[in-house]
Amino acid sequence: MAMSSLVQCHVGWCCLTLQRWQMNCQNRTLAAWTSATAQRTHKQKRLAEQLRMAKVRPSILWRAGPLGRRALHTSFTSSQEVMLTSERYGVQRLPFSHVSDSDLAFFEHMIPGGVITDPEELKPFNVDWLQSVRGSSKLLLRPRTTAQVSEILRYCNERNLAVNPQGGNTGLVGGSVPVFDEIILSTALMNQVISFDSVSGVLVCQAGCILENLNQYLEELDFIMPLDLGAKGSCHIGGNVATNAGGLRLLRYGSLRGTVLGLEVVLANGSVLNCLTSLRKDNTGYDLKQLFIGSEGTLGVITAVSILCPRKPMAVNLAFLGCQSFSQILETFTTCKGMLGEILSAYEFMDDRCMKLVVSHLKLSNPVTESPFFILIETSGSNTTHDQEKLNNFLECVMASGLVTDGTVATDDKKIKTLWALRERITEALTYDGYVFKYDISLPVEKLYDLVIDTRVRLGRSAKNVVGYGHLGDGNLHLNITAESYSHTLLDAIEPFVYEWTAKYRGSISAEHGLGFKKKHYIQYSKPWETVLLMQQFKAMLDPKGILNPYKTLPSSS
Ligand SMILES: O=C(O)CC[C@@H](O)C(=O)O
Ligand SMILES: [Zn+2]
Repeated sequence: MAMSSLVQCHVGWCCLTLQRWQMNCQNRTLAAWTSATAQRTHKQKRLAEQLRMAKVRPSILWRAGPLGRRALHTSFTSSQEVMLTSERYGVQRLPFSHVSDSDLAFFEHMIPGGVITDPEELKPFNVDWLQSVRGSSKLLLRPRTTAQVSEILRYCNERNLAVNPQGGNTGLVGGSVPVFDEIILSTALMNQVISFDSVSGVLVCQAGCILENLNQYLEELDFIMPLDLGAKGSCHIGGNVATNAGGLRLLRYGSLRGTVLGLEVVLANGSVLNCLTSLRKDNTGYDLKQLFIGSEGTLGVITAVSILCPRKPMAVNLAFLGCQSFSQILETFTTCKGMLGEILSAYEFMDDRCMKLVVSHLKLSNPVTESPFFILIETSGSNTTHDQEKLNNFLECVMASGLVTDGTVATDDKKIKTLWALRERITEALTYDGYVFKYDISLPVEKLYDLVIDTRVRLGRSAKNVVGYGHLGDGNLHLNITAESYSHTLLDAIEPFVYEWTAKYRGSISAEHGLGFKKKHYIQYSKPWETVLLMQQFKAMLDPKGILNPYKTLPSSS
């Protein structure tokens, strides 16, 4: 399809939005603008209150937003059927104490109403979102304050009780649920905004705030969170930081290692490490917070976060394009960076098999003609006319050169969300396809899709689907393999093959999901042994008894 017909086909979306935008601009007088700023403090208070009042939702929501909060089809009533992690993977319990009646009495006294022991209530907290790993914890604690977390950990450390910190339980590597009977320490009730500074854009909040709630809070103040992910309706900011989650906005706003300015962390012995600064620059000694970002709850429990939030972009455009080959995706990316420059905010790709899954399992519709690959490009800027002109020039260029063969653009919020859903909901669609083996790989971009092709060839008919998608702009591939059910034989065919392949090209076996339980034994494919040894030494120093999230992230040092 030539560019002119692309404009003809989809011009309706653009024009409508453009008119609405122009009207908005006319209505937005200077007076309204100033009063909007003045109202911020009031709004902040009201929103903080709403956030505080928000009910803690025990169910897992992957998809959220105007398309509706969508609970997964997986039901926790069937969680008993998930094989115990210890059985499936043959893990030995470490010699931690068992929770006694006097331990329960202690916790009841300390956090009345925050102690859950009912096996039915505990079920969803023992099973991961993918229903692939299951622990057998008999105790869930729900503190509200840092002081309570501190008291809990001090007690557990003395008693040698293992603890599994848990946020929204949306992790994809088995890091957020217990392996045995670890006490689950949930951040769900630690969901308050502490402060927001509209000059600096720094938000300080408790670790259990749900990402989407924070984003809504900020949007009303003309700001946004610097990260966005499919699990936003359930995941907690503390869990995001503990995982160093990347997500869909990393290309534009960078990783949490840059946007997180400060952390408050409770160490295994209960001491509170207050690094909750809001400074952009602070070179006084080692940057200790970095140690906890991405440590998956193994070094301390993150209780509060200070994070730098960007202004809400005034103009957002989205292009969803069809592409005939992976090399054309790469060339389009290079062209895109050159022509869109500072307004480029996402460059995502998915293959045709992903499209088939979202269409067949979620009944979404493909807005462009069938193609081997699809690209989603988002721009976020401050001037609609300028941004649209840039995007149109870019689209004309890639269509004229044949890099892109079909496409559609959206500037209207609803349509943007509809198009984003095609990419964001792939994870959800995969869960309808059977058991999912997940790989989250960083590679030099030009090698990214070769891994999918080689895996497909290697597995042949033993896998149901082998799909590739991800954050191409960040060099991050999500390789997912589905099968009717879990199979050791299939797992052996995939691992260590995928890790060896990744190591050969000096990639990372975990780009943004962490190592958790499932990948900890493969760390050496991406890190030299000396660095793993040093990590183990840090762990031993900060948590000598190993009570924090045991069986996760690092192979044991013995
Ligand atoms: O399910 C996956 O493999 C990826 C999930 C998430 O990181 C995404 O980018 O959609
Ligand atoms: Zn991702």
